[in-house]
Amino acid sequence: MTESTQLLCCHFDCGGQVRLSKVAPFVRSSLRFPFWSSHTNTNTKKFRVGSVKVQEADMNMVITSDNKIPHVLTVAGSDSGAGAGIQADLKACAARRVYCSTVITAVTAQNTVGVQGVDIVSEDFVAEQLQSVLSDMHVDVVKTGMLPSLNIVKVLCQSLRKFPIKALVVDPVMISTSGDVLAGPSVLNGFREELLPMADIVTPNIKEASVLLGDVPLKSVSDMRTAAKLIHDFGPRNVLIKGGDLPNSVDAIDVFFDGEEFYELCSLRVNTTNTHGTGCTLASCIAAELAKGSSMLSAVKTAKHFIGTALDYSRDLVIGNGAQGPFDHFLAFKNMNQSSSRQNRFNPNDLLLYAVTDSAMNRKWGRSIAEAVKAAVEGGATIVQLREKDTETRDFLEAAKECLKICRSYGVPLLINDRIDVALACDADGVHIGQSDLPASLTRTLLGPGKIIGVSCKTTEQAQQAWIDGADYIGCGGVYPTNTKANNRTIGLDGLKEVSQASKLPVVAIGGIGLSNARAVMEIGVPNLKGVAVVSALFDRECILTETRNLHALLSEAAFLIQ
Ligand SMILES: Nc1ncnc2c1ncn2[C@@H]1O[C@H](COP(=O)(O)OP(=O)(O)OP(=O)(O)O)[C@@H](O)[C@H]1O
Ligand SMILES: Cc1ncc(CO)c(N)n1
Ligand SMILES: [Mg+2]
Repeated sequence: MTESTQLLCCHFDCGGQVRLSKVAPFVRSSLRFPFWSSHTNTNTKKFRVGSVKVQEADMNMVITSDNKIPHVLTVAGSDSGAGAGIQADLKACAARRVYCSTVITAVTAQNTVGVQGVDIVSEDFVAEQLQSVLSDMHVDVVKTGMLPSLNIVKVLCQSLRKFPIKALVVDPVMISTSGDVLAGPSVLNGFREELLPMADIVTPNIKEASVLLGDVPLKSVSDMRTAAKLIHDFGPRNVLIKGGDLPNSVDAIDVFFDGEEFYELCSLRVNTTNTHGTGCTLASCIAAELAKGSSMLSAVKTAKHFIGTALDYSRDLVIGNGAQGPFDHFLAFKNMNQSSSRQNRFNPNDLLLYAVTDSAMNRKWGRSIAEAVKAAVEGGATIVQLREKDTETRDFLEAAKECLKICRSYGVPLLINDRIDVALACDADGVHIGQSDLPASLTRTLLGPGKIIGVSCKTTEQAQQAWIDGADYIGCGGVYPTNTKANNRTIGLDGLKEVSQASKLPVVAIGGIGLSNARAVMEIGVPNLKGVAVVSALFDRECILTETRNLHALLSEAAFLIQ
């Protein structure tokens, strides 16, 4: 047994906090046969690490029978941009469902461009923070990040000797991916002589591994293997050399060495610049998994999985203007994009042939609302609005539900005119409101970000307000005189053009439009005019299907020609 393994076992023997029946499996096995020496041959094992599906089980905190949860203490620097450092550690632990306490060693002024300043916390105050946490709380695993002075390394090692923990994860932060120095050469001896021999795993990136070994260049996976072995000689039980910054590598390959065997952990390199904080997150994630009871290799694999998934989810996230952005630890961004982001929920091209129902016309022709809507979507209507001014609320709701089924089966959005309550009750795709209905801003608050809101506008001021209020499109008219709406001022093609040009939102033209004049409307030549809304031209006709088909053909051609 090496001196350092004795030290680890001594932690369990003397600390008095670890009861064998309750400790995590890896701790129990490590007491009997240390988990870092269970392999015998020297072959390299290769693993391809795909992206993980987030399992239900991952989402639950592991709470022991004595009401404790796995606890990681991070000893690291603050990153004001919150992509790396303490902030990344907190997010990673929260995402992995373990508790995380924090000892802050430095405060950095940092963003996606780089590190603009560093203020180092005195070693006495680092010691005080360590004392506060470790004397009171049950910490399972300590993870270290930025340790900017030799004296800080020393007070940390003293605390680790005094307070027993299950495992120590050392991320020897020295140089950020942006190339900024976070800990100078003065800490190197402290790392090599005191901290690394106590570590269960050390996780240098390529540059840090090189510095630890006296500036030997690392250019390939084979160099990483050699480096892992040499760093292992400093005394840590396991070494993980991270290959995120390995040049010319299509895969993201990390080399893991447990003192006996090499493992190449390989994952697809995610094509993103949002990689700020991957190193801190990886180390925290390893610490979190160890705190839950994983074996070392399994903790490392899980952590790498997690990074790959988080990077993939955050590929398109935009935070800051610099070269290297942060990513989202809670894997929310992609989901958001898929379900409720503005672009995906509303496609302005859906405004092309906008069918608006009318109860009086349906009565006249002896049709139900659902029959009329079915014919319109079959004929090619690209969005439908139910405008039922004189239908009882209950009947309207039932009809809306029926129409929604029909529209969903054709992939056509269904909006409700005026009645936000009905839209909410039937879970329609959105509403269309006028200037005397509830304000669009309040409508947005009521409906949330996932629904479509259209607003009728006659003036440039109204169009501007609709945009400010969070609407998705404006309906502009009446373009031509119409008898569908009493006392409706006609704004003509000129009015339509003026409002459309001033609008930051897509526009659908409305009012007296049909087969005879739809082309003229589309030809006003304003790019955000996306289509026409029609009532009588479809619903006050004998065959809705035929009328819709004809109008759709005409509009498709017009839209194609003006593209
Ligand atoms: N583009 C990427 N796609 C997939 N995995 C990546 C990518 N970039 C980094 N990784 C993985 O992220 C982890 C951290 O690696 P990296 O070498 O970037 O650490 P680091 O330089 O210490 O990070 P940082 O300084 O940005 O916090 C490794 O497991 C690495 O393989
Ligand atoms: C505070 C801090 N710790 C670690 C890193 C490494 O990414 C960083 N950029 N900033
Ligand atoms: Mg990096």
